[in-house]
Amino acid sequence: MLGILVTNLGTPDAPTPKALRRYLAEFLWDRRVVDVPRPLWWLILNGFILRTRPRRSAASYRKVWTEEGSPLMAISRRQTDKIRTELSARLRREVPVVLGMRYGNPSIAKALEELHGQGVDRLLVLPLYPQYSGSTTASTLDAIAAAVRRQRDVPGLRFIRDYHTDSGYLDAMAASILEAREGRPAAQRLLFSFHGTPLRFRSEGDPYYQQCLTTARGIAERLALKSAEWQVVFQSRFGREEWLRPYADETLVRLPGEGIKSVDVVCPGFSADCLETLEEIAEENRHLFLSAGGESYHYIPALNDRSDHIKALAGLIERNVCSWLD
Ligand SMILES: C=CC1=C(C)c2cc3[nH]c(cc4nc(cc5[nH]c(cc1n2)c(C)c5CCC(=O)O)C(CCC(=O)O)=C4C)c(C)c3C=C
Ligand SMILES: [Fe+2]
Ligand SMILES: [Fe+2]
Repeated sequence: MLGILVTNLGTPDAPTPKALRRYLAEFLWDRRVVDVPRPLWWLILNGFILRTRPRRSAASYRKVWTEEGSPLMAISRRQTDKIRTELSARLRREVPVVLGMRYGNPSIAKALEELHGQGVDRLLVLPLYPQYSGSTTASTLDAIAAAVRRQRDVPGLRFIRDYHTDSGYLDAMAASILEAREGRPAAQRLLFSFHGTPLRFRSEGDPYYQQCLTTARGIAERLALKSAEWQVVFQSRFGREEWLRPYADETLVRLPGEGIKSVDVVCPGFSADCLETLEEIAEENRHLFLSAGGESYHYIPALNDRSDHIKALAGLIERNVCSWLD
């Protein structure tokens, strides 16, 4: 039987220092995310980072936490349910579609157990990262490999590596931007803000940077934007190393001085709103821009569970499993 594993990064169980410590310890111990040699990184992580960051991050999470819990979790659950409904209607059969998170709960191992229990022997994995990065997509594959390591009977496996040029995804992005701009003049500049990675990952062969640029160009073309009307920036730096440039925060502080007083910011790399969009982009960076002389700042939400997004994802799955159907 066919089954679908939908994955995303994962989020803490609660906006508390204790829950953050557990989440960050798992996340930041992943070599795909931080590749500092182990004995040294163990000392830095346990001696410094996990002593200070959990408290600070918990305070940030508290600002965006909802009655349904972490935004990333609530939205991921809605996406999974809607993908199941859409896909089952398209394929005219009940298709198990289960959510697994790379870090925290529900884990990928638990999701795979659930799918196995439902008799799934052909498994398609859809990580909800439109752009491939070793630190996210490949790390998801590592977790799947680790989970099936002790199974005698491993399912047939397909893995959607990225969908950064998928027309359903790009069309939905363009439509969401047009809708957000309805009834008001478009900002002078549209910023496409992607999560950053260390610059070194790029020189080591990670195609993430190029995929971000390609996605942004695809959306800008659909909106018929001129080159001065849009730009790509990278957010959410961590640590002292140089990350992909230009940095979102520095750019937003500089733009008012260059005469750009109104911006729209959209984050096409985040399939669901989360801490990094709702707190960092919609709040912190808004404040930076307005304090530097900016006059108008609009954050355009992620695609979340919009129906065109769900249809695009279901279409992507359908095309990847068609040879598995009888
Ligand atoms: C330490 C290095 C990090 C790399 C490399 C990195 C890459 C990366 N991350 C995402 C998506 C998300 N990251 C999120 C939170 C987050 N990211 C890092 C660090 C790195 N990310 C940290 C420490 C955190 C936790 C929050 C904090 O303490 O600052 C999230 C949000 C999770 C949520 O619960 O809402 C997402 C989503 C991508 C796409 C990516 C590489 C391309
Ligand atoms: Fe991150
Ligand atoms: Fe952040």
